[in-house]
Amino acid sequence: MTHPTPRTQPSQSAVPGVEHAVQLRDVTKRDGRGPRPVLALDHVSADIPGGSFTAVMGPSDSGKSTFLHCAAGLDRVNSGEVRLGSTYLSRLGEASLTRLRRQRIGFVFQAFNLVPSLDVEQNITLPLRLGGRKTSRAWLPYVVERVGLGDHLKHMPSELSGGQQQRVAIARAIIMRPGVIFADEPTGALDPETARSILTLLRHTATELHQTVVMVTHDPHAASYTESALFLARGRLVSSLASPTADRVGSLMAGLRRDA
Ligand SMILES: Nc1ncnc2c1ncn2[C@@H]1O[C@H](COP(=O)(O)OP(=O)(O)OP(=O)(O)O)[C@@H](O)[C@H]1O
Repeated sequence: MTHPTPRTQPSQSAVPGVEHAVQLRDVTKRDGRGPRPVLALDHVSADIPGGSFTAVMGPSDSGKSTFLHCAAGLDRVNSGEVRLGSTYLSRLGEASLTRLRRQRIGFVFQAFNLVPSLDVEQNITLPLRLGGRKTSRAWLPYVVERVGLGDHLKHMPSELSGGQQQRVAIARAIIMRPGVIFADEPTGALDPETARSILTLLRHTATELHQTVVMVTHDPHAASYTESALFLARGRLVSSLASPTADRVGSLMAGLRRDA
């Protein structure tokens, strides 16, 4: 099945021939809440190519969520630059940043975060209504078919399994054709078999819909579904793996935990 009007990323590459959906340059994020400030992100630079599926990994407290929050414009950085496509997030005021998050970023969380009083179709199309956006007639049925929810459009979230609820959340993220989908431990609440189907769906979202997906996870098996994995330790980007396997990720993570 061909899908209607795929979104292409605008060309904004610093590296010839590579289009980056997200770029972090020398980013620091200070946590000033404790008695002495610590660097949650310590001069982190990363390039995430458009249409790729990337894992962000690291031991507990290594800065994964902070990375995601800063890359997605949920948090302001203290220094350095975050670029989404050709847009520098630090140059946006609060209203523009909120609009950008709504229109150009999709989020998928461990806890699904569906609206319980809306049915599946209403949940999926909620971002369109909030953003005052219309979409082609073919796009919604296409997305619904891709995520395997065709028979459930009129179901309420409480009538769905965890895996089905996460499919709704993924469809809701895809529907706006955002520049990037950020997924924070998307399989953390799912059994292994359901997790596998969700990871396969996320991979297809990247490869077939050319949709950039960045996933925070601590699970080496989840990372093996991605094209590349970035590793954080104590707020620093310390390693990366192309075509990561669960074994290679597992041993790298074991080393990082020993050093933590
Ligand atoms: N809301 C916040 N504001 C400022 N700094 C924060 C905030 N939340 C966390 N931090 C800082 O970031 C550091 C790393 O936390 P973070 O949640 O990013 O790690 P993580 O790798 O996602 O951990 P985990 O795997 O346990 O979820 C924390 O030690 C803290 O100093």
